[in-house]
Amino acid sequence: MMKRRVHVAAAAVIREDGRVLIARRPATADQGGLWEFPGGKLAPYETGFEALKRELSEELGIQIRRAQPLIRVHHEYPDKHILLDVWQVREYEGEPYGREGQPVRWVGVDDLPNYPFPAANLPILRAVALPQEYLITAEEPDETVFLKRLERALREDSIRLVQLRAKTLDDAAYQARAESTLALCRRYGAKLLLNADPAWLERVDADGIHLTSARLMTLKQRPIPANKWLGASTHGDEQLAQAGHIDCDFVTLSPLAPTPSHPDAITIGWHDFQQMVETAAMPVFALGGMTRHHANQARGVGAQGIASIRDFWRDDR
Ligand SMILES: Nc1nc2c([nH]c(=O)n2[C@H]2C[C@H](O)[C@@H](COP(=O)(O)OP(=O)(O)OP(=O)(O)O)O2)c(=O)[nH]1
Ligand SMILES: [Mg+2]
Repeated sequence: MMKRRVHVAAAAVIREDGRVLIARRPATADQGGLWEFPGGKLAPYETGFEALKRELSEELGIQIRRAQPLIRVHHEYPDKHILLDVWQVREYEGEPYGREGQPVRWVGVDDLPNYPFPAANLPILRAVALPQEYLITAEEPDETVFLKRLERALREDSIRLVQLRAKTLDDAAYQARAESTLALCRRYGAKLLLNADPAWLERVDADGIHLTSARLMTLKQRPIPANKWLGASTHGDEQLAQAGHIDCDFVTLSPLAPTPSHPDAITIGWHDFQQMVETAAMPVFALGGMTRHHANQARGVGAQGIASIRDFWRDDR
């Protein structure tokens, strides 16, 4: 028999101090007693956004003014196939409360993993904790120039997620670069992932590892603990599926669009990109020809946001 398909709209309502609103499901409901992002099933002929507005009014007593797509998650429960269509809401009227008597709580993003959520929610927790922009560092032999450009991006572009990609440095130089980069990222509260063998985390206490697609394909399981971030580079369906198998927290998917350095390369294009993101089991950053100005377009096709070297790697104006 074909499984029931359920389409649900849900919201990560975010307060000015960055805390996120979660609610507890009634003990008697499906997934009862677990915490959730408020929302519910689409009524016939409703769009996701219409359902979101109605559900948040019914469940929390707030009126949404603006919402941005965050992530779409497909999940197989034993009895049904569920699509969670999750939106980020920062602009609303009213003060949310549990209108149906359900407990609600404002929780810091780093505290979210301490609450029990339904199994389908893992990618949502990752998406809520990640920013919309991912800076990949350029190859830069001069350490002073490197740190100056990185600091500009941290300060002026408010970058909070950085990948150290330095393939031309030998081990000793890479270690020194990783340590100075980590110190700078810490000052701005940015997370640093090393594009390197996972064993590097024993030498440099960075926030995680970013796997090249080649490294990704050699692994049988997640190589680092759950409290570290694991990203991976992907270029197609097979690599996206592998990233799901080894439980990556997020991926980049590239090349989406042509870049000045590779104007004639074969690119994925927005249409296929959207279809691939829809099947992904984790947040996906759009990479290749992206600038901050593409962030909304990228979100519109299901991406977490954009990743770039070029757009963030420049001097002060
Ligand atoms: N709202 C919400 N539902 C979730 C989350 N995670 C998750 O697996 N679900 C599942 C549980 C339910 O099977 C389904 C949502 O249904 P619901 O019970 O909220 O639906 P509803 O608000 O329309 O309520 P009802 O009229 O059916 O009582 O999605 C989540 O974070 N938020
Ligand atoms: Mg509900």
